[in-house]
Amino acid sequence: MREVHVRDAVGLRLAHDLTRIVPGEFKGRIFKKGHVIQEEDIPMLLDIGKEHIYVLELQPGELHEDDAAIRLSRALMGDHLTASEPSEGKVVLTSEIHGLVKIDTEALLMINSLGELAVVTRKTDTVAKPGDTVAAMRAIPLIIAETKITQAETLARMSAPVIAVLPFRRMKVGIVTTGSEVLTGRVEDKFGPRIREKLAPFDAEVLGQKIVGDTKENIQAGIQEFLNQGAELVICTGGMSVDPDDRTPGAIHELATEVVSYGMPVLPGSMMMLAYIQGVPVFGLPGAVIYEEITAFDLFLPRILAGDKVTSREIAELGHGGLLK
Ligand SMILES: Nc1nc2c(c(=O)[nH]1)N[C@H]1C(S)=C(S)[C@@H](COP(=O)(O)OP(=O)(O)OC[C@H]3O[C@@H](n4cnc5c(N)ncnc54)[C@H](O)[C@@H]3O)O[C@H]1N2
Ligand code: MOO
Repeated sequence: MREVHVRDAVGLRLAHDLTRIVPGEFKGRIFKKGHVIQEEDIPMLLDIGKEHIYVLELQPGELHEDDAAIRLSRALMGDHLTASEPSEGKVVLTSEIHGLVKIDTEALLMINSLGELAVVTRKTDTVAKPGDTVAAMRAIPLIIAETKITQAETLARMSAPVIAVLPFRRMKVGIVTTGSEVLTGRVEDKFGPRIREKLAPFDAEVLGQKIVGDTKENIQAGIQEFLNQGAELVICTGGMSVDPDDRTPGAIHELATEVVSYGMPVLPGSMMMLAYIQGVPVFGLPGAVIYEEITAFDLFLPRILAGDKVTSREIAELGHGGLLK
């Protein structure tokens, strides 16, 4: 690359986008890559501190930052994402749908460890709305060795896709509510409305709610009836802790083909259970879900509604950062 003083640069093409920042007022691109510098541009170039510009002379095996960002984005992006044009050397991925952000964090770590690249994403397993930014990426230098991008592409191919958005499925949901005090009417049920409120943004279909009391047999019959009706998710409420009347975990356990976890390192919501019965996810929700705004349930519900399988290792990892309040 050759450096040229701006006063001698009239007629030359800019090698990259140029940015102006006025604190509190403006930050953005004011000259685009490829712009042919005019006499009248010189004061503005000096205003933004550019006394010299680069004249680009790419050698074989070198990539401009814009082309590097485009290639990175193509290698990393999965379904339901749109890539922007590069601006200031950066490509942004936005979600086309309401869905679950899914990042292969191991692959992301390896790619960012290559150096000279910045691939930045939202947290995996969070919810994106249409138009939300999910990721952004750029090469750090203006000119980067193509081998660096090839390495990133190879890593991406081994795990594809590194960055994706999974659509929510319109799941049929059954609610099984335990508690003798609810069955006998001593307290008004608060779990039904709470769960419907949490499901509403995801467009799930509630098949119904069964108030079943505290016996293991009745809880199991409630779950089974929903499964027979084609429920794709069953949510049991209450009776999740350590009292003799807390029979929900045992009831789910006996029916389960897989218990992912009973109890998890998240507060509030540590007594939550997640299991599968023949592939159908079943939650056991502790009483705290009706009292607290955000609990372990909110961490897992979007994943389950996107059909994403949760592992016990992922649950154990939640301890770090698991204090939600
Ligand atoms: N000694 C221990 N005590 C508690 C533990 C523990 O591990 N050891 N865990 C605590 C945690 S964490 C939670 S959360 C709570 C509640 O757990 P449960 O799921 O067993 O809740 P319940 O006993 O069924 O009910 C507690 C409370 O909530 C009311 N409730 C329940 N369902 C409904 C409903 N559908 N509508 C309205 N109100 C409802 C119920 O009447 C009770 O007042 O346990 C901690 N304690
Ligand atoms: O299961 Mo409890 O308060 O941790 O929600």
